[in-house]
Amino acid sequence: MTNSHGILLELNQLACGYAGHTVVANLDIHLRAGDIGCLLGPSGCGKTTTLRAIAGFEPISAGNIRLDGRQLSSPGKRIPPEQRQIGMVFQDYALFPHLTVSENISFGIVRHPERQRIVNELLDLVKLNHLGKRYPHELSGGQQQRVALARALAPAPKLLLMDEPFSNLDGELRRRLSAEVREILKHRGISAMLVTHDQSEAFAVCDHVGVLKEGHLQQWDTPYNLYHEPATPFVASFIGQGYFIRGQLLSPDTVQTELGVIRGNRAYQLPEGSSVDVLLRPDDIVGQENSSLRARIIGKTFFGATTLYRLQLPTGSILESIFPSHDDHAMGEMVGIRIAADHLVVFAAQGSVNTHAQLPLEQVLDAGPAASN
Ligand SMILES: Nc1ncnc2c1ncn2[C@@H]1O[C@H](COP(=O)(O)OP(=O)(O)OP(=O)(O)O)[C@@H](O)[C@H]1O
Repeated sequence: MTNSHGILLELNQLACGYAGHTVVANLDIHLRAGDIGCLLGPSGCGKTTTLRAIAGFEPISAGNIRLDGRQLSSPGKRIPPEQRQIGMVFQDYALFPHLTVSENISFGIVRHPERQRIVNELLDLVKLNHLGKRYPHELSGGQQQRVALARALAPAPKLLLMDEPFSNLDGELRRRLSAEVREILKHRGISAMLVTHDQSEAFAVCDHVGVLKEGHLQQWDTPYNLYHEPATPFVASFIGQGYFIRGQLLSPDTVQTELGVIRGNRAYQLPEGSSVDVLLRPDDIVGQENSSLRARIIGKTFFGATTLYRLQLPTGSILESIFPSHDDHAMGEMVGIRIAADHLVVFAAQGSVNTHAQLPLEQVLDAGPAASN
């Protein structure tokens, strides 16, 4: 059962912290049943604290937490973790070393009459059927994390929480296991909330992502919207790559910049004529041989199928652009470019009013009153 909007987990105006020190405040997040959500943000922004509050390990000081319509936490009141119907997967797997894989998985359902069937099904689900009799130290890191996932799913929780579940694994394995975990959860319709500081992992695994900065939610949205329609300069910076250039708003959806007039698909409520910072992602700038807009190549990173070029405009402004890798250019070469940005992202100008000065995202952050750690 969920509420009329299909919401399973609700964090309403949540605040929590330690010994009188508030870590997270005014947090509103609603996760739909069957969705995988994520808390994403730099180290220390309060992701784990929030997850632990949902699990019932930490008290809350304001607001409430509800699961499936049932209130789990409010100030001064907390349903114990084991009565929340919430499963948890940790970064360090936390398997019992003296129990076999099968025994680890069945740990939370020892009295269940169909224990063996459930264990076999889960072994199958996480593709470890042949390893049920092994001990954790006889498994690879990826296999151990699969066991931890199966163990968390055994009691059929309403919600699965995962705290940096892939961060002990190396690149390719990490990418494969995270994709596989998404498939498993989606296949079974399991709702989950993941904590990570890795944006590509959040995007690969989750339906909705909440970006936190210093305990405050900046945006709760789909990966697509976070990338193309970031709500704050912090989100624009934390998600993906890009540079800001200075511009002037001509009308709600049109900006004059040194690259020409850019018209987007979104209206801004800033006064006409205001000075704005325009976000340009590498995929917003494309190569065009006969373009009168020319830029010098000052950096080049080869990715195989594509090459990321760092470009300098005649004014000194810097941009980045992704070219197909067969469209190969040398450092120092002048190339023709054009803007291909449907998603116009602008913010009221911050920091230096140096006309056309390029504002690398890091500088925009540093210029802000509450720069992240
Ligand atoms: N048990 C604790 N007692 C006191 N302060 C704590 C405790 N645990 C965390 N904190 C503090 O709360 C803040 C948020 O920590 P939290 O672990 O939630 O951040 P995080 O976003 O998960 O970071 P990371 O990605 O590094 O794990 C930090 O300033 C941290 O020092």
